[in-house]
Amino acid sequence: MPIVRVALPLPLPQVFDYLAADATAEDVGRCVKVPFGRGERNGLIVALACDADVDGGIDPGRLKTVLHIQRDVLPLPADWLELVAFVARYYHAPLGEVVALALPPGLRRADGVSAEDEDPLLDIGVAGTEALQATRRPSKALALLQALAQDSPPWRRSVVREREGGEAVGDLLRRGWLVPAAEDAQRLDATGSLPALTAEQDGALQAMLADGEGFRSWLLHGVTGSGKTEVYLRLAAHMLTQGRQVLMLVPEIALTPQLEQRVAQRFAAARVVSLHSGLADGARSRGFVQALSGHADIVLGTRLAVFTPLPRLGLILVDEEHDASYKQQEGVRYSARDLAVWRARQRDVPVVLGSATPALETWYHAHNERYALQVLSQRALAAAMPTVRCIDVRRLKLDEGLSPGLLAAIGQRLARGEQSLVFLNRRGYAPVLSCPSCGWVSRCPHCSANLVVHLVDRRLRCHHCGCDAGMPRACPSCGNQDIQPFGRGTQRVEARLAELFPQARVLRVDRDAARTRKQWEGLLATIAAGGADILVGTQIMAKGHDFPNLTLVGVIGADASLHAADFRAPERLFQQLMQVGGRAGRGSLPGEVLIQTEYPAHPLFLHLARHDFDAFARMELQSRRSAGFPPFSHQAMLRADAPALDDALEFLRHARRLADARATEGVRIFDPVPMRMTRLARRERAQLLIESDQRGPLQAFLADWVAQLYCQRSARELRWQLDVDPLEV
Ligand SMILES: Nc1ncnc2c1ncn2[C@@H]1O[C@H](COP(=O)(O)OP(=O)(O)OP(=O)(O)O)[C@@H](O)[C@H]1O
Ligand SMILES: [Zn+2]
Repeated sequence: MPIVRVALPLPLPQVFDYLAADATAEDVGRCVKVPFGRGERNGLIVALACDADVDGGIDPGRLKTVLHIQRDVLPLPADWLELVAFVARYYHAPLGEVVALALPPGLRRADGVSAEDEDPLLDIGVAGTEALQATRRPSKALALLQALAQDSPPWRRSVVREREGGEAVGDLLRRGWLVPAAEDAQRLDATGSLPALTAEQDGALQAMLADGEGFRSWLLHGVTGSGKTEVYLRLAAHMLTQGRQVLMLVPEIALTPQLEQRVAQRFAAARVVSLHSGLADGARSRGFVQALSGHADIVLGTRLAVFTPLPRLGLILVDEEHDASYKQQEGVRYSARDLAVWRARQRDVPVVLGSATPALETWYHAHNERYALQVLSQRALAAAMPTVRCIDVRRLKLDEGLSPGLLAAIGQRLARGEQSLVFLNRRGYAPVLSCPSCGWVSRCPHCSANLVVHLVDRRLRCHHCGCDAGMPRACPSCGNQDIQPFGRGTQRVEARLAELFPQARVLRVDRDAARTRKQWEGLLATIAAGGADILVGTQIMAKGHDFPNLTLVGVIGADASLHAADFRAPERLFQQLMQVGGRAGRGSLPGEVLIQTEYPAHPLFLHLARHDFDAFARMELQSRRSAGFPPFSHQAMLRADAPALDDALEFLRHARRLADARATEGVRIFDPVPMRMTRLARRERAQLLIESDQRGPLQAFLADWVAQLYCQRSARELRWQLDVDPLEV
C-alpha cells in the first residue's frame, strides 16, 4: 500500500509515515487528517515513501492509515514545498511547524475551501448562444442572458451580479450559459491618468525593466517622499501585462489600508488579494487559494504573505524593507525580507527592496555589488527635504517635556492652518506610578518591567505581558494618598498640548488609539481630511504615511535610545528619526523637523540634519566591522525560559557543553547570560549567542547541535528556541 510522509505541527523534527490506499504522486502537497496518539491531527503530505524508507524496524504494515486527504483544493506546488523545507532547514525549525505557520488555518484543518475564482471574467458560452436562439419559456435567467447579450463581453462576475436580475448569475453559470472567459493580461494595465515620472523615477524604472525578467535583488534607496511607490506600481503594471503575478510585502497592518486603496485604484481589472494576520480565517484561506490557483494577480500582504503560492510569479516588492516587523519574533523566527530574496532567486524573478533607510545589511550588500542599487535622491513633489534642527534642551525648562522652541513652532503651524506631529515613542500617560514617600513603584508582578499608567481608563498596564490592574488611590505599600505618575507618554503630552492650545484639535495616534484596523483607518481618514491640527504619535506614525499638510515634526524623548545596549540601537534610532522626519513637508509646503536632545553634537544627529544616510551607514558599519558584528559575522541565539532562572541557565550551560564537544572551526560560542529583560510573563529568560564569520560553518554546526538538543531531557516547564539572524542580541 502507498505510504505518505506527513509534516505535522509538533515540536518534533521528524515527519510521520502513514498508509494511504489511494494516494498517488498527485497528493504530494495536499492537506491530510491523520490519527495521532489518541486523537487526530492535520498535516501536509510532503512526499510519497516506499517500504524501505520507513524508519528503522517499523513494519510498514503496522503504520496507521490517513483519515482524509483534502482533494478539493489544488495541491501545494513543488516550489512551495521547497520553500517551507528551506525555512525548516535554515531556521532549524520542525517542518510541520513551518507548514502550520505558512498555511492558513482553514486550509490546514482541511476545511472545504472553495478554489473557485471569486470574480472570474465571463463570456456567453455555447449553451448560452443556443439558449438565445431557441424558443424558451421566459425566465429570470433568460432575461439576464438576453440583457447581457446586448452588451459586449466579457464581464467580471461582480459586474454581472450588480445588474438588474443579477442574482441569477449563479444559475447562468450552472447552465453553462455563461462561461469563464480567457483572462487577457492587457486588460490588467494601469487605468486612469498616471503622474509623469520624475527623471530619477524613470531612470530607476528603465534600469530595472532593462535588466529583464530573471533574478536580481535590487535596493531602491529613495529618500522619504521620493515616490518609491510609483516605481513599484509601474513595475507591477509591466509584470501584470506580461501575465505574471506580483507579490507586494508591506511591514504591518498599519500601512496596508492606504496602499490597498492605491493599488485597487491603479489596477481596476486586476484581482488584488490582501493577506494579513488581521483577516478572518475564511478570508485568508480564500485569498491563499486564489493565489495558488493563479487567479489573483496581485498579492498584497504582511510578512506572512511571503508564503503565498504564486504559480505565475513575476516580481516581488518589499516596501520599507528595513522594518523589524518583517522578522517573526516567536515560533519560527523567519525574516520575510530574506525569504523574499530567496524566493526570487528560486523562481528566477526580480525582487525590489525599497526604503529611505535601508537595513545596514541591505545597504552593505547594495554597495558591495551583491544587490543592484537604484537611488532616488529627490522628493517627487516637494521642492526640498525638510530642514532638521536639534533643540539643545540642557538648559531649558520644559513643559511636560516640550521646549519653548517646539511650542512656538507648533503655534506658528496652527496660525497657518498646517499640521504638526509630536513624536514620542512611548504609549500611555506615564511609564510608572510611584510613591514619593516610601519609594513604592508600580512593578509588573510577572515581568522585570514597570506597569504603565493609562489615565484615559485609569488602569496600570504592563506593555510586555498585557496584565492590567486598576489604579490605586493611595500607595499600596504605605497608604500615602499622594502617589504620582512619573515620566511621560503620549497621553500626558496629548493632555498638556490640549491645555496649551485650547483652540487646536489634538489627536493621539498610537496603538491604544488604533487598536483595530477600523479605528486605525478612521484615524488616518481624520488626519487626511484635515480633522486634526496637532498629532501626538508613536512609531506607527513614522511609517510611510503621506499627509501633505503636515509640515512640522517635533521629536521628544529620543535620547534614551542613544545609550541603549543593543548594537542595532543607533541604526534603529536613525531609521526612526529619518522616517518620522520624512513625514514633514511632503506636499507643496516646506517641512521642518525639530529634535529635542541633550546631545546636539552627536554624530547621529549631524548625519540626520544633512539627510546623509550613506555617511551614517558608513560610520555605523565601520564600528560594526571592528566589533565583528553583522553583516561582518553571522549570529544565532539560543534562548531558554523557565519559571526559575537557574533551570533556564542550566539548560544553556548543558547546551554549551554539547556545543563545545562538537566545536567547529570558525564558530564562536559565548557564555549563557540572563536576558536584559530577564522576566517576562512569569518566566525567567536566558540566552546563549553563537557567532561565525561564515554562514556555512555556522549552519552546519547548528544543524548538528539542534538535533542533539532535541534529544535532551530538560527540566519540566523549560522551553527553548533558536533564533537565526536574531534582530535583538
Ligand atoms: N512622478 C510623480 N509625480 C507627481 N507626484 C508623485 C510622483 N511620484 C510620487 N508622487 C507623489 O509623491 C508623494 C510621495 O510618494 P510616495 O509616498 O510614494 O513616497 P515614498 O518614496 O514611498 O516615501 P516614504 O519612503 O516616505 O514612504 C505621494 O504623494 C505621491 O503621490
Ligand atoms: Zn508584565
